[in-house]
This record gives sequence, structure tokens and C-alpha cells, in this order.
Amino acid sequence: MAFPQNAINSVTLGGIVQDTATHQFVPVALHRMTAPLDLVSPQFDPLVRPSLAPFLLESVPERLPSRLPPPGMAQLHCHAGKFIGDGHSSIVFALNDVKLDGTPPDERSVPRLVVKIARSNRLAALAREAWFYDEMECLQGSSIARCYGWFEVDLSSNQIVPAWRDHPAEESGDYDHALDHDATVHPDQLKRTARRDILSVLVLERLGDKLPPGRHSRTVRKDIVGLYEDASHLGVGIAQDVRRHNILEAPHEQPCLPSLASPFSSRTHSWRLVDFEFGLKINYTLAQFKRSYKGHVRRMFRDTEEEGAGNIMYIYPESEDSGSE
Ligand SMILES: Nc1ncnc2c1ncn2[C@@H]1O[C@H](COP(=O)(O)OP(=O)(O)OP(=O)(O)O)[C@@H](O)[C@H]1O
Repeated sequence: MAFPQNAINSVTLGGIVQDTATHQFVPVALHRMTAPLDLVSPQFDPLVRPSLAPFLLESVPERLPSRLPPPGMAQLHCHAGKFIGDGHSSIVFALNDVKLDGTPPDERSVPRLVVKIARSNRLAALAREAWFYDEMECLQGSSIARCYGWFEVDLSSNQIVPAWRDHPAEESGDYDHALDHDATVHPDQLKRTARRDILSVLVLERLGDKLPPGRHSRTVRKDIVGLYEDASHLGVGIAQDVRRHNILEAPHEQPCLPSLASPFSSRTHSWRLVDFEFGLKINYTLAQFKRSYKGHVRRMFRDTEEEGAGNIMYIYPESEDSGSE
């Protein structure tokens, strides 16, 4: 039986929140959040000269209607397990002991899951990412991970999240740079930047390994370029964050769901994208998107190859190159 991405209404999550008095981990109940449609303000580059017509659309493409059924009321019970990875904004754990409405889920319809936990000072970034998962619903399961929802709970004064301390961000600045990507910052987002007492998470399908360092075949390169191309069809640019850490293998460890064909290219990808907090919704034509992501993807493959050859960790320079492959 199908288990749609909006079937879960609440999450009871163990292994993340600790009681400061007893030092015991306590389960917490998170409720489903809905990102308002205007949470992310689209960028609009005006078509000031006819010569810009190949690059700019007259308006930003509207969100495609959702194909999901009405939201469900399922309760997910789970426990945070192995640490999988982290970044500027979040910490990701595998989910274990998953139960839906009290029973283990049907493995044919519910994949292995992860929980992506916002750092206490990156609540706005996670909200932005949740918005992009909604915006790209038709790519979930083909070019991006399936997202089973955005959930939150207010923490009480005697609750802490040890993961925030145990997996600190590399840079300690408090400012949430995800907000730089909005022309107008939504009032909800401004409120979120002032809070430090919310546990905010995304529940995502668990994908495979990151794109490894080394030289990649033409087939892999084409597959990955196709992921960015798919997002462009929705007016979504994610070229700002092209890094091999955000390109993960499509899942193949059971239980997992089959990869779907891209609704735009009909190709079934072997790779998927994650991490959309720096996404842009913008009035670019496909040609302009291609100009923007191709250079970033080419540079990412070049760095990945050099990293494989010499174990060099690349710090990306500010300047961008672009052009066709
Ligand atoms: N759905 C997933 N399945 C498996 N691993 C994942 C998944 N999502 C994220 N990860 C792992 O967790 C790491 C951190 O996730 P992500 O890059 O989304 O975090 P972030 O804090 O938004 O990162 P950034 O530093 O780019 O802002 C990823 O590099 C990846 O290894």
C-alpha cells in the first residue's frame, strides 16, 4: 500500500532530547508544520531589454499543484540512531525502531528514514529547506530525496539537545545566511531567528553514500547534471551549493523505494540531491539556469577529481566560472 509523503501528522522522537535534571533522554512529540507559500520570496530579474529574453522569463513559474492525497494522521514513533553527517545548519541521524501507528511499517511502502535536525540557530534555514521540498514535490523520489515532513516542538527550560553540543558547526557565527537568499524575509522567519528553544526536524528518506572523491565517468556526470536540470524546470536554482556532500547515491539498501523517472527527462537517476536551504526560486529560462549550474558542476567534478588524487580538501573560492561542458 502506498505511503504518501504527507501521511505523518506527528513524530515521537527518542534519543535526541535530554532532561537536564535526570540526564536521561526523553521522547518528545513533534507536530507537523506547513511552510507558508510565501515563506520564500521569489527573485525576479526584470526583462529590461529584449536581448535578455533567452535568459529571463516574464514571471517566476508558479508552484505545480500537489499530487499528494489529503494529509494523513499517522503517528511516527522512532529513535535517533547512528550519526550520519552534519553541516552548517543541521545534524543528520538514522532513524531506528520506526513504528507507524504502533506497528512496524510495511517495508514495501516506507523506506529507511533519517532525521535532519536544525541547529538551534538555524531554524530559518530548515524552514526554507522544507519550503523547497514542497516546491519540488514532483522531483521527490527521482532527483531529490523523498521528504516525509517538517516537524517541530518547543523545548521546555529543562530540556537540551546534546547533539547541538556534540556535533558543533565548523563556524560559530550566529547569523543564518539562508536569509540572505530572500529578497524579503518572511515575518515567520524573523521570529524564528530569535528563538533557540525549538527542536525543528525534517524526516527524509535515507539515501546512500556521498559522491566519492575521484574521477567520475561521463555517465555519472550526465546523471548529476540532469538533477540540476530537473530543478530548473520548476524555476529552482540550487547552483549556489553544488558540493559532492549534497549529491548522494539513490537508495539501494532495503527497505527502500524504487527511484522514479524524472517527470521532465524520463531518466531514472542513480544520484539524488539534498540540502536546499540556499535555493532560489527565480525567473530564469532553462538556458540561463544551465549557464548558472554547468560551471559549478564542472568545477565540483574537477575538485572531486583532485581531492581523489591528492586528498586535498577544497575550500571553494568566491569567484565562479561558467560555460558549457
Ligand atoms: N536523506 C539523507 N540520507 C542520507 N544521508 C543524508 C541525507 N541528508 C543528508 N545526509 C547526510 O548528512 C550530511 C549533512 O546534511 P546536509 O548537507 O543536508 O546538512 P546542512 O547542515 O544543510 O549542510 P550545509 O553545510 O551544506 O548547510 C550530508 O552531507 C549527508 O552526508
